[in-house]
Amino acid sequence: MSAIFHAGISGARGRMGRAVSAVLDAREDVVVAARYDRGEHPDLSLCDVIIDFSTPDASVELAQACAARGGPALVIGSTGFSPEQDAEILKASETVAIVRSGNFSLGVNILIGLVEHAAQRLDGRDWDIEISEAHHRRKADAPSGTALMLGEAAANGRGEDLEDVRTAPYDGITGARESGKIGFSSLRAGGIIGEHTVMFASDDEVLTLSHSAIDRSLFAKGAVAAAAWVRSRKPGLYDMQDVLGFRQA
Ligand SMILES: NC(=O)C1=CN([C@@H]2O[C@H](COP(=O)(O)OP(=O)(O)OC[C@H]3O[C@@H](n4cnc5c(N)ncnc54)[C@H](OP(=O)(O)O)[C@@H]3O)[C@@H](O)[C@H]2O)C=CC1
Ligand SMILES: O=C(O)C1=N[C@H](C(=O)O)C[C@H](O)C1
Repeated sequence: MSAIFHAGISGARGRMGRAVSAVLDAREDVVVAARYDRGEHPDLSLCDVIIDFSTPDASVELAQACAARGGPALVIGSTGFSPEQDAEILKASETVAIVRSGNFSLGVNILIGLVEHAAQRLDGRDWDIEISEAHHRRKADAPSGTALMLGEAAANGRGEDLEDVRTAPYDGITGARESGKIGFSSLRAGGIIGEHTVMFASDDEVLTLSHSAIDRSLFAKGAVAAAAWVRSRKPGLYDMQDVLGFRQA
């Protein structure tokens, strides 16, 4: 059994907060030292690590508070950050260890590698890339954080920056599709947990790589694994590829 650690949950009454709570409660090596939501302010000194699934504003504020006192470590799962908020998280990671990911599932983190590999080998002049995602009706942001990570993986595979090759959503008289671009489409309906598909299409064939989340606890288990991993790391911004040991040194 590994050493006991103290975890906090930010966004504790939300869908993910409740899923994280259930995973932590089932572990004998974790004490849940703080559970809090909007308007509540935990005593950060009680925690070795905080797992945060809330909102981008709340995550940035939490990261800044942890950075100001040099801890606790953080696992950030919220999605929908602006570039300015991304920069604030990066700045906070100079003084606190942060794992941030738009998706904590093993399958999606393997899919990221597959997408980069395919994009590297399929010539962008012949192959279009379209990323589609479907989520529950209450999801606040689009495209999903996962779709954006998959887009970044595809762009990386082509040696591009996603922001340079991302299309605006298709609507109205769009004209012909520009080659080399990466498109996104989002669907919101019912209680769908999370579906992601990356399509590579040429004139002659279509390759689709996809992932389906079957239960929200999947993300919670990954986030708790990330918390156990990051609590003793030095300051820096990490992701699930680091936690899973997928990143080459
Ligand atoms: N990375 C991953 O693997 C996954 C990421 N997500 C992302 O996680 C986030 C949360 O998702 P979900 O649980 O479905 O959303 P919910 O809306 O169900 O939960 C969010 C919770 O955060 C709370 N909250 C809001 N502001 C603060 C604050 N300042 N401090 C602390 N808590 C606050 C909310 O409280 P109130 O209701 O009072 O506002 C609510 O309880 C989303 O960004 C989502 O996209 C979701 C699943 C997996
Ligand atoms: O909001 C959700 O529910 C989910 N959000 C994450 C995302 O934006 O990709 C991960 C997962 O798909 C569920």
